[in-house]
Amino acid sequence: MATRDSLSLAIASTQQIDPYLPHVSSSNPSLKPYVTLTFATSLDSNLSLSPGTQTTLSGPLSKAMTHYLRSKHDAILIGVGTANADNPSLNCRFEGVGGYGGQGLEGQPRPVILDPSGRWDVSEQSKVIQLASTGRGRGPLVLTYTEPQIAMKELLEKVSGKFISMFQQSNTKESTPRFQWADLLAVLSREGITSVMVEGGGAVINDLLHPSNITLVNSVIVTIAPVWLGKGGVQVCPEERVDGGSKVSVGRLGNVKWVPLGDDVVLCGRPSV
Ligand SMILES: NC(=O)C1=CN([C@@H]2O[C@H](COP(=O)(O)OP(=O)(O)OC[C@H]3O[C@@H](n4cnc5c(N)ncnc54)[C@H](OP(=O)(O)O)[C@@H]3O)[C@@H](O)[C@H]2O)C=CC1
Ligand SMILES: Nc1nc(O)c(N)c(N[C@@H]2O[C@H](COP(=O)(O)O)[C@@H](O)[C@H]2O)n1
Repeated sequence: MATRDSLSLAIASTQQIDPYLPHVSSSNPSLKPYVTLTFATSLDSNLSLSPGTQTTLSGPLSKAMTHYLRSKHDAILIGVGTANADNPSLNCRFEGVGGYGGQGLEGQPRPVILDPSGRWDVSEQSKVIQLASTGRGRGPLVLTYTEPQIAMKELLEKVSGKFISMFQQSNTKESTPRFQWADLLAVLSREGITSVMVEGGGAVINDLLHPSNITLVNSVIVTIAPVWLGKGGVQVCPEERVDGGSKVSVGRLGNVKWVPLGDDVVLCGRPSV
């Protein structure tokens, strides 16, 4: 059943996307979650006009497609840069899911925030907390290296979210500590998450596209909007890959399908290194 603020998409479009989505029958909690990398980009590979700002790239149909994807994944993952810049809802507003015409929280993904240093500026007013407290989304999981304040813990626990403390490698020399993707996916798996869509932002996507991580990605679904944002934006451009002393491409998509949706085109594929 549709509600006033729910989104919908023609079955002909969802059928084109379905082969790239996780399937319930293949879900096995002991395995690595199915990983879908998905975001909206400009023609010059920008996610937003500048760091710390939100830029609308998706048109109405591709936005509905993104919410269809959200309805098909157990979790939706972003970095703290996006959480602070966008104050995102991170729920699913596709018609028929819980809170938007459906029962309970069925079809609502669990938001996951990568926040190693405890930078997320979250409060009772944050959209993700508001939606979870009114039954239109799930409480977030925050992966961190820090010890959160009691008030923060209570804020999250009130909406069935929580902080998860990540084990920090003692021999790390990184000034900005990073979770290993295999480790964080194992943590999600232990939380019962069998599929995760990684939405962004730039740092998270570029890290996942790193030659050593790209093999963890099952499918890629990218909305391309017909606009150039110009220099100074948040760009998708992973680390270069060198093999035998020569530069080679980082990765390529196989099983490619292009799905036009309004003014945008949605590129679906599977990494084939
Ligand atoms: N068009 C689109 O589809 C989307 C656009 N965006 C846009 O992207 C921009 C935000 O991107 P960006 O600034 O790059 O921020 P991100 O959302 O990518 O968050 C980056 C931060 O997340 C943490 N992080 C990233 N990777 C890891 C890891 N492997 N382990 C642990 N922590 C990690 C780090 O936190 P720390 O620094 O504390 O160590 C890092 O600085 C915004 O403008 C937003 O609007 C975002 C999503 C989608
Ligand atoms: N698919 C897509 N298109 C755009 O144009 C975008 N700017 C984004 N951004 C991502 O969606 C999040 C916002 O989601 P809510 O509507 O608030 O739930 C934002 O945080 C980015 O992850 N995505």
